[in-house]
This record gives sequence, structure tokens and C-alpha cells, in this order.
Amino acid sequence: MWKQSVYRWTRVRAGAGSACSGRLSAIWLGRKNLSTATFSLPKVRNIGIIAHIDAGKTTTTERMLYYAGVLKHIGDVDTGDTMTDFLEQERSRGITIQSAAISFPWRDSFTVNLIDTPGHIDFTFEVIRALKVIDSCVVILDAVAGVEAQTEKVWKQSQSKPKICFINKMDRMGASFNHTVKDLMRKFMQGTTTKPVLINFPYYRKPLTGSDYVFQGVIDVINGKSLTWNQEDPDAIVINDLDSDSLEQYNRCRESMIETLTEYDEELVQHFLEDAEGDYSKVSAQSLNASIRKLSVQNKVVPILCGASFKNIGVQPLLDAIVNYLPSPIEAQLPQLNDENIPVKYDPKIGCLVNNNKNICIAFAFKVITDPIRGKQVFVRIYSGTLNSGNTVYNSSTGEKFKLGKLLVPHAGTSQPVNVLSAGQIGLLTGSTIENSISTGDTLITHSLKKDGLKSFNKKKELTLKINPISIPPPVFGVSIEPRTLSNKKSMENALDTLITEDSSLSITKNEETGQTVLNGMGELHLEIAKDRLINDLKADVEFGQLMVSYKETITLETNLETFENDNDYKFSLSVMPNTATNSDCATYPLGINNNYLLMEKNTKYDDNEWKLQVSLESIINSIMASCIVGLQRGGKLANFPLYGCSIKIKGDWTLPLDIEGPQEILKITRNLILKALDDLPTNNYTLLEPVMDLSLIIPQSDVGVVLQDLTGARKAQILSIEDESCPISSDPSPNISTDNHNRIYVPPDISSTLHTITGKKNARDTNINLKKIIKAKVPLREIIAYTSKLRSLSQGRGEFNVEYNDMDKVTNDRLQSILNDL
Ligand SMILES: Nc1nc2c(ncn2[C@@H]2O[C@H](COP(=O)(O)OP(=O)(O)OP(=O)(O)O)[C@@H](O)[C@H]2O)c(=O)[nH]1
Repeated sequence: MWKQSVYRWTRVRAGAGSACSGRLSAIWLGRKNLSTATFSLPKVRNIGIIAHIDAGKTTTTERMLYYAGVLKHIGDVDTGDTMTDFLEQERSRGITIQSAAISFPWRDSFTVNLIDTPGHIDFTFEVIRALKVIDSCVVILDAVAGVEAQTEKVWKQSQSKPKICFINKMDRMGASFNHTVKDLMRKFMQGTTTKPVLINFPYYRKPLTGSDYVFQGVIDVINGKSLTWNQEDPDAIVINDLDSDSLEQYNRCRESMIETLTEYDEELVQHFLEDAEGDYSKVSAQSLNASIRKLSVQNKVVPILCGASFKNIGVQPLLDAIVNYLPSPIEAQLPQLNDENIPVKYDPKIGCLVNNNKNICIAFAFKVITDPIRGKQVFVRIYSGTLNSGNTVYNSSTGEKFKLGKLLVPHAGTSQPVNVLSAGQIGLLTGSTIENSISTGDTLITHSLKKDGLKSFNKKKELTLKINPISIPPPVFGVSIEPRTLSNKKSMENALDTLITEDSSLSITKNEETGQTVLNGMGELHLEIAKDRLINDLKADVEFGQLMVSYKETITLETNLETFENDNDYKFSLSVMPNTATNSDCATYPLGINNNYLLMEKNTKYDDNEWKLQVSLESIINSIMASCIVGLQRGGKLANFPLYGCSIKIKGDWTLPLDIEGPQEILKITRNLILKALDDLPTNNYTLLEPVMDLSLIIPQSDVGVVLQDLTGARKAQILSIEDESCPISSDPSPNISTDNHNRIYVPPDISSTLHTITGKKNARDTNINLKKIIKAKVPLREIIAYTSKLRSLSQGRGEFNVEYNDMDKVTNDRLQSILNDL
């Protein structure tokens, strides 16, 4: 339990001068009253904001912070003064590049720890690491675009986490709540047991002057009121009774909601039949909220809300939904540990109870940043117990011990010092002691009550616990980099080190023969931003080469077994093999980003019981892993591209010389053995791999022929499917009832005047242009570079596409030579 100042909102009677006419009943004034209250784990929400690029994540987050009282004025993405997009590059480009974490209070005593993630596909690693530490998500959708490609991707990535959907930009011409809800159902819920529940739906009004309806607020399906906002006063919400049109839609939505919930919730069935006497209108708001919470935490329903964050519409109900319907850290999924035999369960006070030991504090480092003033800072999620400043901490991923420095609670660009971080919290570690002792993906263990209580933990069980690390997608593009002068070499290397520490989806490869250094990343924009940061923030005086595809090599045959032996009975043997073989007798350690693994056969001489050396087994294994990464980076025999999809198998009878200084010795030996093994493997056992992308295109039907010809001819694409795009306005004859018979969810129809402009535009065009097709294909990355301008010319600017990494595929023989010639 801890104390913190907490937001509380008040309901006051509407005063004169309200911009609203009609049956005015109340105005909510948000963010005015801050008070102090005590709260506990059940009142914490760890959420991630995820969506396609530009859906409005940052704009919505900014409004949340304002209503929570964290901000005094509302910042804007377009003017570059938002709190969560605080990097210079984010502000100048108007996009989110890195996840920003912020903690804020909401209503009586809730704490929301929020991570705003980037929408651009190149920064997908930021989303992956945020998803690792959050308990649930808010998915933001653009009401005009519906479910977009990156929404599908992040939905899949966050599959098992409870979610709320916020249909944003309802103020835009062409916004369709009806279509977006159905798109969500069709793409994510059809054939599953998950169903949507509409918490609110759009409310339109005709202004006194003008004939078109304007989006003004929402109809609250739980409480049967309309909530409207006016632009002049972002704090005020006007609450009205429903007019006859809205009442009919409300009744149908509420009935549909109750039917959905009662399919799963016996308690609600009882309340409906007994207390409400089978009358939908008598089902209490309290029972509905309790049922939605229960089912949303179980991922059986997805609450859906709408609004227009930019116009400050619908954000407070979204905040309410977050605390009402999303899980607390003790209702969320348990973290996955490396040892499945260790019991883990939730305890209302300490979070995860690991191995039934109430004193263990476990934290996971999910992000490292370098602050020019404070130095290295590490973001951690605390899963169990409490992390106290000054505690001795054990890094079970590296086997190192260190003392904790200052602890902070993050507030995007700023942060607030605290003495303790408790289970469920997201915090920041700072200070000189963490400089070289923590990396992204490490697990930290400490004693919740004693400063130096590690000795009381079971060494083989509790001190070897690790939270499964974050998986990093392989880079697909690279750019060569060199210092402008030789004297700048060291500073370039330091700057690159900082960059890679902060973003593990960037990597460096060095060609030992040519001396070339290549910076690899997830896409053109990713590398663009990395270059910018190197030059402007980290002041590296460097030059860059052309952007190139990150090819890899792999081997098709196991190498010879290479052995190092000395007179002191010191023996160490290994071989390198393709990943295909099963090795169930080995402990497996992933090696960086190229799908490579270290396999350690069970060591009969030095198993856990007998390991008596000063150096811990973990640090020896870490040294072996580091040298494996270097050895495989040296590359294959075709063109020195880093090796991908390989395993290095260490024979079980390895030992260490008595005179060993430390892990350094083993580093050298491992690396030399790997290089020898790879050198001895004939060239015809090496294969070139290239990144292959999933391409998704939306184009007018009239252009399908030329686009397909280009794709299958010049671009060597493999077409997977061609489908009609579902059109929200013209092609859906029954707009209100879901097409899935098992899932008859009522979705209110759209007000036609808000859609007429685009419908009008469509009618004016050739009908073939109105009909759009979705083409899905697999295509080598090399063939899709600069596709934007080609598609523009093939489709007269009407086509859109999205590419996403699929896999590394073997290069066909006819392409191999042309790729090698290009290098
Ligand atoms: N009309 C309208 N525009 C909006 C709304 N919300 C956001 N926008 C605009 O949409 C654009 C993108 O908004 P952001 O908040 O940056 O979107 P994002 O999802 O955070 O973008 P990335 O993080 O870069 O993926 C900006 O120009 C916003 O002003 C809305 O409710 N209505």
C-alpha cells in the first residue's frame, strides 16, 4: 500500500451560460479536485495504447493526462508539444518513435500506468516490449479507416490480453461507427468466443445553423444518458436524458448487450430473471458494469467506446472504462518463468507469489534509455514484492550482483523520485551501479524486506528464476557506417553501443575482411531515425552508405566437432549445425536476433551441484553466448553475411582450466573454435537467405490487372489471395445486425449525412474505381524497395499498401547471382 495524490471528479449542477440547450441534467467538471488517498494493487491498471499509425494514440493519451490533472493544458501532435512524444524527432515528424511510459491517477484512487506505443511498423519492437509488461490494452481505431493493417498486427501480438476499443476521429467526414465495429467483429471475433459490447455509441446533433448532423458526444448504453462536450470548455460534459431517436437505438443496444453478457454470466442471468423480472430496462447499471468487468478480464468480451480525442470528446468515459473493465495486476495473466515447476500465483498484497516465498521481489527490465544528464536509466515492471532503493539486487540473466541506486516513477519526459517500487508498478532505475549491470530483457531478484537478503533465497531454484525474455524480430535493412576520420572511430563505437543498448532491434555487423561496419534495423524509417539520433543526439561524426537489404547466410550441414584441449585436462568441444535437428538433451539459450541458439549438453563434470568456481555458471554461459554471437556474426562463405538459423552445440564434458582468470579465456576459445568449424565447412554447404515480406495492397478493381502483372513479373511476388474490400457505405445491405448468426450484436446505423460527402465522391467516379480489391502477396524485400512511387503510377495515386516482415527465405539459384553481383 502506498500514498499518492489522486484525482477525484465532481458532479455539479449545470450553471447558466452552458453551451448546451435541452434537458440539461448535469455537468461533470473533470480534473479540478486533487486529493490524497490510499490505494492498493487492485486499483492499479497497467495498460498499453496500441493502434495503426495516426489513429490518434498520442492525442488520446494527451487528453487522458489532461483530464487526470497531470497536464495543465492540452498539447497537440500537430504543434509538437505533447507530453508522451517528447523526443525532438517525434515532435518534428509528428509520429511516435519510442514507447513512452507515464503514471497517472484517475478517479477516487486508481493508478493508471500507461505506455503509448508507436504505430509505424518499423518500431514494432517498441510494441512487443510494451506488450510484455502491460496487463491489458486500449486499441485506438480511426473511424474513417476502420481496422487497418497495423491494427491487425498489434491485435494479433496482444492476442491474449484483455482489450478495450476506442473508435476515434468520429468527428471526421466519412466516420462510420457501424462499419468499424463490424470490421472489428469480422476480423478479430468471428469464429472465436470473444464478443463486443458497446459501452457507448455516437450521438449526433444538427447545429442551429446548417443542415448536416455534427458529432457531439456519446450515448451511454449503461446509464441511458447522452453525454455531450463543447470545444470551448474541455472540462465540461453535459449530460442529458435521451431524445426519442436515441432512445430507440439505446434500447436495442442495451438489450443486445444484456443478451451477449448473459450468454456467459450466470449471475447476470439470475439478476435479469429475478431482480429485473425479465425486463431489460430494469437491469441495473451496477450489475452490467460488474458483468462486463468479469468477462472483459477473461477476454470474453471487448468493451467498445467512441469519441474524437482531438475535439476532447469521449475521453473521460474511456478512462472510466479502463479502470472499470480492465484487469488489475492481480487479475492479469501470470508472467511466464523459465522454470515451469516453480509455483506462481497471485496474492492481493505482494502481487505474484513466487515459490510460495513472500520475500522475493522479481522485476523485469524491458527498456533502457540514456539520458544526457542522468545517464543510463532502466524501465522495469515489478511483478512481486517491493524494490527498495539501496537494495542488493541479483541479475539472474547475467549472474551479477549490484546495489540499486535511485528509483523513479516515469512521467514520459520527466520522472518523480520514490524510495520504493511495488508489485504492479512500472518504474525507472538510475545511478552508476546499473551502468553495466542491466540490459533489456534481464530479470532482477531482490529481498522485499532486507537490504541485503539474497543469501536467504534458494540458490538453485529462486536465484535462477528468469522471466522469459522479449523476442526480437530480425533486422531487414542495413546501412554501412564509418567515422569521418580515424580519430572519430572510438566515439562512433560508443555512440553505436548506446544506440543498440536502447533499441535491441538495431544491430551492428562487422565484416572482418573489409572492416565495414553495418547498422541494421527494421525498416527505412527505423534506420533514418537511428542515423538522426547518432548524428544529432549522440554527436557521432560519421558517414553513411546506401540503404541495403540485410541478407543472411545459413548452413545446410553440421560442421566438424572442434576441440580445444590443454595439459591441465582442460577440454572444450563444439560444432555448428542448422537449427533443424532436435536436441532435447540440451539446455537451449537464444543468441540475439538471428534465430541462432546455443545448445549446452548436460555437463557431467560441472552440473549445478558441483560448480565450485568463483565465477558463477551464469556468467560463464553468458561469456560463451557472447562469443557465439560474435563467431556467427563473422558470417558465411558466400558473402560474409551474418549466419542465421544456426545452433552451436557444446559437448557435455567441457571444463575450465584451474588457472582460468575468468570468463575472458572461454570467450576467446569458443570464438576460435566456431571460426575454425565454419572455415572447414565447404562453400556449397552455405545458403543465402533474404527477407521476405507480407504485402497487403488495396487498389481499385480497374487497376488489378497492371498491378498483378508488375507484382508477379518484375517483383517475383507470390500472390496469396485477392478479395473484395468490404465497403461500409454501399455494399452492406443490413447495416445493423452482425452477419454472424451466432453473434447477433446490434450496432446502431450511421447518420447518413455524415457520410454523404464521400458517398457523393464515389458516385461521381467510375464504378470500377469504387470497387476495391485487397491483394495479399509474399514478396522479397529487395523487389519492393521504392514501391510507393511505382504503385502511385500504376494506380493513379489510388492504391495503398502495407508491408510486414514474414520470414528469411532461401534465395533461388537464378536470383543468387544477381544479388551477389549487386553487392
Ligand atoms: N479529426 C480528428 N483528428 C484527430 C483525432 N485524433 C487525432 N487526430 C489527428 O490525427 C493525427 C495523428 O494523431 P496522433 O495522436 O499522432 O496519432 P498516433 O496514433 O499517436 O500516431 P503514431 O504514434 O505516430 O502512430 C494528428 O494530426 C491528430 O491531430 C480526432 O479525434 N479527430
